[in-house]
Amino acid sequence: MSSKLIVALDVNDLNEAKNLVTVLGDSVNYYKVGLELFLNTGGKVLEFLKDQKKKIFLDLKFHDIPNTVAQAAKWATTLGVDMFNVHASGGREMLQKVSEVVSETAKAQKIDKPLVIAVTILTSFNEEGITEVGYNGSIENLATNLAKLTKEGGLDGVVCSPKEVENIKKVCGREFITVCPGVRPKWSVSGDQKRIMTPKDAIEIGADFLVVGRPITKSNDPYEAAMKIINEMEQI
Ligand SMILES: O=c1ccn([C@@H]2O[C@H](COP(=O)(O)O)[C@@H](O)[C@H]2O)c(=O)[nH]1
Repeated sequence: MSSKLIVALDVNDLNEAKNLVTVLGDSVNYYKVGLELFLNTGGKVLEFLKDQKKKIFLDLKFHDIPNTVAQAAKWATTLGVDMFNVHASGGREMLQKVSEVVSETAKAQKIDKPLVIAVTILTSFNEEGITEVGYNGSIENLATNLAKLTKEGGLDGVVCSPKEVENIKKVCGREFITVCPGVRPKWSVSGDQKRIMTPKDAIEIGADFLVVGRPITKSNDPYEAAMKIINEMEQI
């Protein structure tokens, strides 16, 4: 088991999710539940994962005005997940409000405060794509600036490509958490992921958590695929 691997549970329904978690067994301890599965199961998947004593990253990427995101963050905290996220580009006021409301809610409910992280620049963007939507500057600088804003807002870390980890850690400090999708072993296809690294390189460069979905979930043998990735991560 690698405590740094988070498997993206991007499957169609609760049964598929249950089968996959059963097949992966003790090899995987941390799962990411995204929009697809959360909307389809109405949250039942969270109860299932908790029953299985698995850790949960709720990846709903809140992006709205400060008041709306703060209210959503309050409810996400009460769900008892271990980690959830917002978009850093929601801005300083939103990030600060989220940080405050999560601490207050966890304290009032006497539950552990979840890690709250912010998405910098989606790993499906390359330089051309980011320019097209109107951002100026290199993705590395944009992601690092958003990470700095996230830290100043009081959150725990960011979602970024492993390619940006080194610079983000330099600016925000080693303790600032980097959660990295855009991870592709050499034997898998990149698909829509543009800023990718292998599991070994991502760990070597200092990523705290690797998020891996399709190389495992779409494999004919998900257990074998997960073990290959875990072994690669542990070579360091
Ligand atoms: O910038 C981001 C933010 C989130 N994701 C999510 O991670 C997984 C990656 O899955 P793969 O199948 O390994 O590509 C997926 O759930 C995304 O929604 C991301 O890829 N990039």
